[in-house]
Amino acid sequence: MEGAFCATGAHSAWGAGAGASCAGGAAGGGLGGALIASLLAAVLDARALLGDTGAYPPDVASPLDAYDFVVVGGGSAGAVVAARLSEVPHWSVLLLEAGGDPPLTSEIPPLFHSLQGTAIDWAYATEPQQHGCLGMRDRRCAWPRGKVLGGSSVLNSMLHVRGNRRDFDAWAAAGNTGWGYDDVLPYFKKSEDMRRPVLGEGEGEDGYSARFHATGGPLTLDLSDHRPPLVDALLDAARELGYRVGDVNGANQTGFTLQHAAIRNGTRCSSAKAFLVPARDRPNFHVAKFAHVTKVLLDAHTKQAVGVEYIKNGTSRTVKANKEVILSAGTVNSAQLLMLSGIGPKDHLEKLDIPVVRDLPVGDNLQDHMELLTPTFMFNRSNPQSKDPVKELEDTFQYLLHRTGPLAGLDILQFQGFINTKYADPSADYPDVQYQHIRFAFNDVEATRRVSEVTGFTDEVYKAVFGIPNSKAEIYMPLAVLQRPKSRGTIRLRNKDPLQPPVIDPRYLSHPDDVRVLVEGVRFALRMARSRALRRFEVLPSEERVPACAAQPAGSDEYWACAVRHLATTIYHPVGTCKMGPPSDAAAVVDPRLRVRGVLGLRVVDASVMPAIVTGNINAAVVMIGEKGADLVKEDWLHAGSD
Ligand SMILES: Cc1cc2nc3c(=O)[nH]c(=O)nc-3n(C[C@H](O)[C@H](O)[C@H](O)COP(=O)(O)OP(=O)(O)OC[C@H]3O[C@@H](n4cnc5c(N)ncnc54)[C@H](O)[C@@H]3O)c2cc1C
Repeated sequence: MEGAFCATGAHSAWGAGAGASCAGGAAGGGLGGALIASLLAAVLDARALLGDTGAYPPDVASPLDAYDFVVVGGGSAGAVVAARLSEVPHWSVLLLEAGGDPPLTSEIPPLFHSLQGTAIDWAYATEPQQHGCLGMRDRRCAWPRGKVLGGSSVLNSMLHVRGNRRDFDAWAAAGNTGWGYDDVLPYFKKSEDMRRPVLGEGEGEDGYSARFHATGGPLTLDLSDHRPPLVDALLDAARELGYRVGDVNGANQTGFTLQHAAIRNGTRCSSAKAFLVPARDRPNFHVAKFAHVTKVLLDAHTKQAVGVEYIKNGTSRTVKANKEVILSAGTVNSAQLLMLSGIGPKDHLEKLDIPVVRDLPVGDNLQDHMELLTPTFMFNRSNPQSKDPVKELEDTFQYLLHRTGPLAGLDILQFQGFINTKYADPSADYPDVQYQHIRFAFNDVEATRRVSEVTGFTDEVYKAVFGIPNSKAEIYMPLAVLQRPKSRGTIRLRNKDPLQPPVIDPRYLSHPDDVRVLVEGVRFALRMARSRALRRFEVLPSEERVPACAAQPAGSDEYWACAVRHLATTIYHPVGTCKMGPPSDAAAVVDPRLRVRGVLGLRVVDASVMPAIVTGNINAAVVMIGEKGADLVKEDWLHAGSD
């Protein structure tokens, strides 16, 4: 799981352990946690030992008045776009980013969860939801987003999943020429530097082959360095249920795997590290940090983007773009910026007294993956293991000295996979549910509280989901993730103030089919827990029930549907608010070359352009959009002879 995952620091009877809990920051609770926290802080302060934190581009002291390209947002996609455009030596490129450099804590893979709610998180929340998020305080789901160089690739849990061939072929079939799987595969490969396993020409270990993967790209992918025994048992359970175990980013997707992650030498490989660090010394490339863009400047007559307005150090400034402005501010903020600039739904803009430049359905088509934090499984019940401070210290030393061990990987989260529920065609290799896993040491109140807190659970939900079962045993949760939601939401401006968070209404679970699929997700999780492979772990589903659902018969579809509406939350993959589409698509905001319709010199290149969400975590596809987006710009200005 991405958000609620916490490498638990459990030191189990099988030698499992992630060393440092994500709870509360660098380390877990108790004496061990405090020791580790101070040890980590001391060593991180010294910096030298961790070394590979990346030398990010400096903050430009005196930006020019004009650049050829102004890129807004240095996140998963924006970092790629800015770096690739600045490869052209006679182009000048400015990247404007609202945040600063990634903090050192973000380097250590299992600590990713501790970054939520800090200064590098925009910390958005949805509007109160009617059909979902019912077990959250105020019925709002939390929406963390990276406000930092590297964007959400600095906050995320690094899982590298590409999506399904059919996702991209469907984009192309809808008129998005050039976005079919065979078109985008070279861009996935262009970024990639797969460290393990070594790729051969034919199909190698677990199905990895050079047909689908590459080495030598800027984005390093690696396997987790350490594998808890529960993960091996889960792999066996998957095989026992008839699932393939192997690459899910290659020829097939259905099945389970030890997932590659954006990790380099045991540290996070964000888009900032992968793409901006190598570009830092280019004389034609400037980066302005803590620069909050408030508006795209448009010539009202020619409908041409001529620059942007931004606030830095409390002062409003402008910068001109000679060729293009490229918005890569993400699904929330690219939509917000377009609307602030007069590009959006006419009625909405008029209500806010914003002069309309183009009437486009900006902010519609909002889609997201939801993950379900249930059932809770107790395991190792006759001999539950608490966190072991001594083991945590050992793990910490191992990490600091060698960058290996539990702190260099993703613990149980590395095990994930895709299945077909009864609503998917099992012969089509187009799975509708993904699973990710989290676990907690016995009685790990600090970690469970932390996860519950950032998820936004009410206290009574916390007790049922985490508190009571974890007071009896170690716990793990297979988190079913809905892959192709039918619910659609919107993003709108709250008011004309660019510094106010927009109104985020994903209308989670407003389509009943989304609930049905997740109920089937529960059924499969229960089946897997009953497998022979897991028997030695004494796995048992917790009988604690979501209090608000207690009227429904235990184990019935009605009960699980109620649980879905209370416990499902975002897995942080919002897309679609600046939808890509051909001229015939009235719902499209950008064309297949990512140009904003009816406006000159303005593109959007980030997760918001996805016409439909992909199957699997989306960061890899967003990086691909960055790669392809940059090439589209190069084609238009270089190869078309206009430059
Ligand atoms: C907690 C979490 C866990 C996740 N886990 C995974 C995972 O394991 N695997 C995976 O594939 N995906 C994961 N994701 C999703 C993935 O990281 C995002 O979908 C992806 O990073 C989005 O990329 P983007 O370029 O569209 O936006 P972002 O990466 O969010 O970049 C947008 C950038 O624009 C900047 N910006 C915004 N507004 C302005 C403004 N007005 N002025 C200047 N700058 C601005 C932001 O600060 C940010 O740097 C996760 C996301 C989160 C939040």
